[in-house]
Amino acid sequence: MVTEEQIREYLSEYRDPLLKQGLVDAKVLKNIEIKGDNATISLKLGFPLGQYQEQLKKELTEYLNDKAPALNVELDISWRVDAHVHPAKVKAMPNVKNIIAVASGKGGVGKSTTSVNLALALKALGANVGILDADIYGPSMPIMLGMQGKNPETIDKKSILPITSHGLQSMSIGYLVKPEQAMVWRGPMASGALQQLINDTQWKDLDYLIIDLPPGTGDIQLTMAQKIPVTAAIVVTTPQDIALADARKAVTMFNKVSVPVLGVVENMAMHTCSNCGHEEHIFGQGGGDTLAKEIGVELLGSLPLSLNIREQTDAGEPTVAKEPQSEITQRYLDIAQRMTAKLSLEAKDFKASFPSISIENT
Ligand SMILES: Nc1ncnc2c1ncn2[C@@H]1O[C@H](COP(=O)(O)OP(=O)(O)OP(=O)(O)O)[C@@H](O)[C@H]1O
Repeated sequence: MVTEEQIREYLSEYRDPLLKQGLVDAKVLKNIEIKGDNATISLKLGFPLGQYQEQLKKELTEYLNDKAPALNVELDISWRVDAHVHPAKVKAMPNVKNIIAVASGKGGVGKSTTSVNLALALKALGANVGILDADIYGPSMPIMLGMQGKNPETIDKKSILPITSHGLQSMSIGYLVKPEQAMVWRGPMASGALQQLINDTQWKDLDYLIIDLPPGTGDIQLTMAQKIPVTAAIVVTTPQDIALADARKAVTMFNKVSVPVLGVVENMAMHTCSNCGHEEHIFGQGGGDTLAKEIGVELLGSLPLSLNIREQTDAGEPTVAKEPQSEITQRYLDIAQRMTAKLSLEAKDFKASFPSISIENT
């Protein structure tokens, strides 16, 4: 007869590739019920599982069947995104559980492209997602989401409603001003405009709000990281030395303001020849991995330099929406899952290591 204690031990020894620790330590085990030879095990994870729900069920059932062949195992796996603590003492945003800032030390590395595709990947995994284009100087979300020229609806003369496209809620200064106006913001004005955009948008029940930050690591980015209740950040880089050096600066910037960095995404990491399929690392190989190791953050994944990514995203139908079954979409899905799994685990540690932080909910 298998005991609850034994099952608990088996679950502690099981290594899930996303949780990277035993299921008991990851605090996802909710209940074990044993009746004779039948055991019902309930697990609840803190990030969107998508198709991984079935895969985990299959793999864990096989594992437990192997450990305890006489036991009939019934697995009940569910997920729910929790609201996590943010480090700065900034008022939490109503209806937004978690804010993930996407930064790059250097311009043009594909930060906006990565942001929008990751937001769509989170949506595809089952989460409720919004994207805020904080790139006041060069707002690109209206184009990338195929919503150029759209104006947000205003309610009660103060709040604005996000614009929905491909199932994503979005807000951008590009919906409110003409592109040439957007270019002339000066420092304080830019932060002010952004702050207003953040405070006045009425998001609807978001699990994650992705914020596409302006490129760089100057005062504006630092102020934003402090003024917006950011839960965590990711840094996008390309493999060139110069971009990697700037990515390092971005990680340092978040460390300064105690925003946990979930990892680095390496964009345009390799080129696959569309004629022969040959793969070339034209900007150098392994840069993202080396950087991640060097500064102690995880490499969340790599994206190839791809004509499809460029054409589809620039045409308002980002790859994850346009080609949901493609190999590139799978890469974005994997990154989205790795970063949110990490957030669900890190945030717990984070709470534990900063007990004095006050959370304001309105
Ligand atoms: N993996 C990729 N493969 C091919 N093209 C890409 C890839 N990622 C981004 N691009 C293209 O590179 C250009 C710059 O991308 P994007 O606007 O996302 O960069 P950014 O870092 O946000 O730029 P900025 O610093 O100006 O805000 C776009 O035309 C985009 O389509």
